[in-house]
Amino acid sequence: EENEVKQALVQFMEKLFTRKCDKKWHKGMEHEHRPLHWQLDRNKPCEDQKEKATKNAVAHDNPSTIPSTTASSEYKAGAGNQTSEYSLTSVETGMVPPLVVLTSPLLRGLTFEELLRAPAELLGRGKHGSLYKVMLDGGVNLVVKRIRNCGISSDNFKTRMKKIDQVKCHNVLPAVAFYCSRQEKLLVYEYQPNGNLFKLLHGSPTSQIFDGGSRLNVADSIAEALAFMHRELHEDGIAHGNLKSMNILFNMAMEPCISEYGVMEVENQDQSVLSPKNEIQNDNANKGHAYSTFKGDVYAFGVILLELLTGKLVQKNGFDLPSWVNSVVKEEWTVEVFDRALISEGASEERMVNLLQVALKCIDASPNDGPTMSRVSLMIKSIKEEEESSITFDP
Ligand SMILES: Nc1ncnc2c1ncn2[C@@H]1O[C@H](COP(=O)(O)OP(=O)(O)OP(=O)(O)O)[C@@H](O)[C@H]1O
Repeated sequence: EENEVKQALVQFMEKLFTRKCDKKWHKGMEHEHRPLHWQLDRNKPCEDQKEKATKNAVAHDNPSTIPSTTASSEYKAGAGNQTSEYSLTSVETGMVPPLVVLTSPLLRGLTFEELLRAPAELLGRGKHGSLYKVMLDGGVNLVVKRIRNCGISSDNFKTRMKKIDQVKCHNVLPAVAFYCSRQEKLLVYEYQPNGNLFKLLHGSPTSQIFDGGSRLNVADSIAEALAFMHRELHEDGIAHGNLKSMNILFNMAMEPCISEYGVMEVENQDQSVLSPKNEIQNDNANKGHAYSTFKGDVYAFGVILLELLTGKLVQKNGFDLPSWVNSVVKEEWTVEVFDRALISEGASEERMVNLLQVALKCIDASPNDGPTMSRVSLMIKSIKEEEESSITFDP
């Protein structure tokens, strides 16, 4: 009898110990490598509560639209019966809309359910939503942007995504799929493993040297791609809307690619007229000026040029890069603005000044004089040509 009691005690202690170990092991890893649906469930709803309330009311009034038990109950079980304020699938009533797969042959046949079940890791939570890295079977890595506050209705979002998909541009990262219901807007891209322009410029001091020639190439590629997109999508009024160095990603070949094109919208009917209604609320263009969406992109591109030339952050502890550059140039201390790394590598001062002039034109507050992206792209190309011919003829 004593032995039995001892054994039971040992088993009990073992169980207790294992549980403690498990807890420790999971500590701090709650957000890592859980299925995507689990991560989405834990977050707050993307759309406003009003829309959710209306939707729920509709579901109550109409028994035929009671939440589908197939997907939602399964996902809840998978999430360890976590009760959450909001569940992606449990609020979906009736049919769950399909995942629209756009371009990628890699994803052909991928379903929304498969995407939700795949392990995911939170990469960032920005102003316009959260971003997850999702690992599919077979080694395909995707990112899923859960969009918040984009100011676009569901119908408009679907139309925009399809229109943008028709415009192929080498330096613009295409969305490979999207999902759009009344509660959710998800955009899917291929995962780009080589970081972004922000990290390259402002990352650790030990990061690889980003020389003048490479910076000029990045400026040229981005300007050309943006000019192309503006031309192709001008009639539809679809500009980027949230251009910044963090949205310039480097692909496998280390070529810069503009990401998240057209995800944000500013209400604007007439793209050629600047009206106070058309204020861009984007990180780079948040200057309180009235800009059309396309002008907003030109401004944001100008800020990226300033980042490339100065190596400085756009904003930090009250410091504002465009204002600082304008004030230094006004005092005729132009050379002071350039990144020390560029000066010490012996980059041509003339070319840097020319590029700075382009940047200043882009961020010029006077509405009617601002250049279009096509004009900006041409100006940068001519600076690049000068640079190339100087290298060719330099003994
Ligand atoms: N396709 C991708 N592959 C790899 N990394 C990506 C991809 N898309 C974005 N990232 C990176 O993930 C991080 C988080 O991106 P996210 O879009 O959430 O940030 P953000 O642009 O600051 O957000 P927001 O625009 O909503 O304020 C950034 O470092 C971004 O460069």
